Amino acid sequence: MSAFSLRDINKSYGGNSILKGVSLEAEAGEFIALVGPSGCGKSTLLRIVAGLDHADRGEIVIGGEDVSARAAADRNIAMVFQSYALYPHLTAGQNIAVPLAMRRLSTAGRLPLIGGMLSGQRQIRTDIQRQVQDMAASLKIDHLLDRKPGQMSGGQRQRVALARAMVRHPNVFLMDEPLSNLDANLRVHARGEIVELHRKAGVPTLYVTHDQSEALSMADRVAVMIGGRLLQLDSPRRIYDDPAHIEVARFLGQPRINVLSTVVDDKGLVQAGDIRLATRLHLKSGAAVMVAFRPEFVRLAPAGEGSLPARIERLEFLGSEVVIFTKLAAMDGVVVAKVPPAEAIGLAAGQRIDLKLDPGAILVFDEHGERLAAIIATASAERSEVLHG
Ligand SMILES: Nc1ncnc2c1ncn2[C@@H]1O[C@H](COP(=O)(O)OP(=O)(O)OP(=O)(O)O)[C@@H](O)[C@H]1O
Repeated sequence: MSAFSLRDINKSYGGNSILKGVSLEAEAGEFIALVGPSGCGKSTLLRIVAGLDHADRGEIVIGGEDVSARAAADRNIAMVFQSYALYPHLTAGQNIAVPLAMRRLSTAGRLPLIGGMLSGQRQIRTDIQRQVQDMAASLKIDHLLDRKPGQMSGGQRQRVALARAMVRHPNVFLMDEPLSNLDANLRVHARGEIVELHRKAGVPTLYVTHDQSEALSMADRVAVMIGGRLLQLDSPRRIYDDPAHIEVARFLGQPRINVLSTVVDDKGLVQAGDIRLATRLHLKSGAAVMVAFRPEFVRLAPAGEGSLPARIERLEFLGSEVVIFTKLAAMDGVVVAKVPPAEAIGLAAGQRIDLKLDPGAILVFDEHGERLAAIIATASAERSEVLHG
């Protein structure tokens, strides 16, 4: 049984369809990163799972129970927001204690003076204090328990928000860009911390992020959502190496994957430079297809020694690598290469070069963007002047 599943979630706002049949199953203890361009519906989906909004159609099943009709408070889901959403007038310790107090103390027991005088409630308060202390110690924020959010840094506030979410041992964790307010160094550090906490707690997590390196580095599986549809849910490696759709390929990878439009030749093969690929599906001669290859699989050769003649437009030095923007000679296409700095020595804008593609790294997509399984038919050394435009 999956830890939680979303089945055919649909949502429209004012006649605009935002979520178009989103389904996914999370295994016990799994960390799923949900990525996609701005406005694709990530936060809407998270809010629906949390019970802060309702789907027009579809089911949310947690631990085998359909919770779609339950109120947010009855789903035992914890959510960490980008803004942390801490109560500004409460200390860190009081913030962390809120979900426990709401669950365990009576209304009278929550009152600061009266609560302390009610004997049964006194014991519960002591228990809560201990749980808060333990959680704060495991997140290394015990020295901050008496501070209010305004007296803490962004990173410290983020940890308090995490502690507050984790202290109640939820069935599911939802995180909506919890690291986006931190600076670059702290983000990388906090990534490791969240993964470690997740591993210890073992609570299935749905984590929304804009940051693809965060998604690829943290998640067991990555869900790529484009335009309200979940296009692929797969391991980070498969999402990157084996994208099921051109939009998935385009969304992940920096610089973006190279995409060239071409047509199937008269032998039914797809040509990319001097490489010809046969697709499993029989394609008609003249059918429009796209070939795509990541910048790290493009190498540069002196003019006359590669398969795709091009001209260097611009170079970007990024320290550990150099990104080279080239324009193909035979057609109106831009190809980007990413090479180690040593291979870019002596290169300059305006220079004519040839590109060599790694045959094993070429992906083929049909005109609708669906991936076509393809194998290499020929990879000759002959120079190709034409890549069909
Ligand atoms: N309450 C609402 N009423 C009307 N439209 C809404 C509402 N909430 C969200 N939308 C619209 O739904 C779409 C998806 O929004 P959502 O916030 O889910 O996107 P997102 O993928 O989380 O974007 P971002 O990455 O920018 O946060 C957007 O076009 C947004 O304007």
